[in-house]
Amino acid sequence: MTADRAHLAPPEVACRSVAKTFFGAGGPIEAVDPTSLTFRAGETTALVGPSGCGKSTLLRLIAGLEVPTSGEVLADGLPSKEIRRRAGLAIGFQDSSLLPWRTVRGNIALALKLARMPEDPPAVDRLIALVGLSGFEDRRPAELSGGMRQRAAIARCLVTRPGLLLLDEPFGAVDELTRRRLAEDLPRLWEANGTTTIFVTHSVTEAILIADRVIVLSPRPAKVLAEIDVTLDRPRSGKMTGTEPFRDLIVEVSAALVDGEAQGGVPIAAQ
Ligand SMILES: Nc1ncnc2c1ncn2[C@@H]1O[C@H](COP(=O)(O)OP(=O)(O)OP(=O)(O)O)[C@@H](O)[C@H]1O
Repeated sequence: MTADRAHLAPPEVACRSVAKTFFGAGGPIEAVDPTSLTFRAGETTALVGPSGCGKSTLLRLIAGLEVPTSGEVLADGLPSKEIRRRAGLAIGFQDSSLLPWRTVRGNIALALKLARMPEDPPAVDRLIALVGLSGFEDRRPAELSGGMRQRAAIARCLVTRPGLLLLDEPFGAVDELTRRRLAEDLPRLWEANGTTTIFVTHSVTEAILIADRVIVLSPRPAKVLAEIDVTLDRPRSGKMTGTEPFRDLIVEVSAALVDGEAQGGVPIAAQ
């Protein structure tokens, strides 16, 4: 891995008949049905679906953190384990933990060091400002709220300008106003980098505000119910949520979710 790897093209990621069954004491749990999906290079895709349907498992399979029971995940036609080496992979999960003894600035800067990239204090500070943590650069995680920690974790993901960015409910612990601001601002950043981004969210509005494409998954085991292109102009802002095209998309995504619910499972709110 070299300092210039962020200039490599973002990968196209393909799931080919990927399935995952967990084998536990209580018997097998099918989390992901054989699923074939292509995530186009440089695009942002939202995964939505009922709670427990297998969204995080699918993301972990793409990250190479879980081994599929069958099928394969390819990045630019190569096994997914190559993703990290070739394009740079950043993963932000709900439980992404910051190192408690490092400051906000120290945690973000460490990501550059681990990726063997040169130090870049101005870039670190720009990201800190973007996620609304200016003034908290020298605080340690224990001195921050849960939402602030989450914002620091997002900045840590972005600082290496990864080719592939995987985010699991990245704004889950953030208040509504900050959440809306992040949903508006962060895509501009990863779009500028030309990153292939895949994120899980429970919010239909957030999915449409951020993504180029929304993939609706069924109740467990996850299978693809709908792939909906979001062709709204960019940059997008919260003001768009009241427009007719935006509302039409909410109806379309929600209808696919309701169809899925008819097959069983826990509904998610069409926020
Ligand atoms: N390591 C594991 N071992 C056993 N079962 C697991 C494991 N990881 C996930 N599961 C099961 O797989 C199913 C899908 O879980 P997953 O976390 O992928 O769902 P999700 O859609 O992300 O849920 P949520 O929206 O509530 O976060 C669940 O029934 C869960 O209990």
